[in-house]
Amino acid sequence: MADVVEDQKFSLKEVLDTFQSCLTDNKEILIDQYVAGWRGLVRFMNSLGTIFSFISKDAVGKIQIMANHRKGGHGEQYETVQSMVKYELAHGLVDLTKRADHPESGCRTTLRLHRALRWLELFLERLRTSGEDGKTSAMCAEAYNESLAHHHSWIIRKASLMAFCALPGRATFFEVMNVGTPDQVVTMLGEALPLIAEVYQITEELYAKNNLLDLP
Ligand SMILES: CCCCCCCC/C=C\CCCCCCCC(=O)N[C@@H](COP(=O)(O)O)[C@H](O)/C=C/CCCCCCCCCCCCC
Repeated sequence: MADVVEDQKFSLKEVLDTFQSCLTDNKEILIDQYVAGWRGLVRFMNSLGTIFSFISKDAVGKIQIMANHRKGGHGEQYETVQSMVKYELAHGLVDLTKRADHPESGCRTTLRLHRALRWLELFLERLRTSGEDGKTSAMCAEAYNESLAHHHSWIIRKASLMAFCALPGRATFFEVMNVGTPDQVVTMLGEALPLIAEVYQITEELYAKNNLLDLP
């Protein structure tokens, strides 16, 4: 998996640009860029300590599944989330009610990342609007409880909430983002959030229209 998450310095600007470039003019979501956005985020998370390894491992696994789809014999069908949904549904490549023959379908894998994107949106919004003494662990836990937690088992919820306690304070967090002063970080977040929200909304509507929001 060495090619999936390289050891480069995180830059929020880079992640912002990557998510920005994942939307085409006709509002399709490019999988290469979507996955690259997640790679950048995982790199950042890795820099926060080994306590996040179990989260990183799961995310990297999902990134790898999507990268494999793109590299596979039907890679062109996986150019966008829209083309992937159309292709996998038309060819019966998605387990719709229980996990069976297609545990690594692009649709279910993207759904997991999609749910995590909602967590990211909620977390970044809290970071953006928080004061200097805002507690990142509380912001992270609130965002998690409003999103991903609904889809996780008791044990994963407990482990996640414990890991969040190890998050650095807001000031350190902003420093590691490698953007500039706290004001510049807040500005960057203000620019990133509408894009992340748009990518989330488009995926949510596509999945709702195709009854894919509860894939096992
Ligand atoms: C500019 C940004 C600043 C913020 C940076 C945030 C960095 C976050 C990077 C990566 C987020 C990880 C995404 C995790 C995807 C989780 C997918 C998932 O739900 N997987 C579960 C279900 O999968 P299946 O079993 O159905 O295949 C799986 O059970 C999960 C296992 C691991 C626990 C996942 C906990 C997710 C918590 C997300 C918060 C991360 C906190 C990072 C702190 C900065």
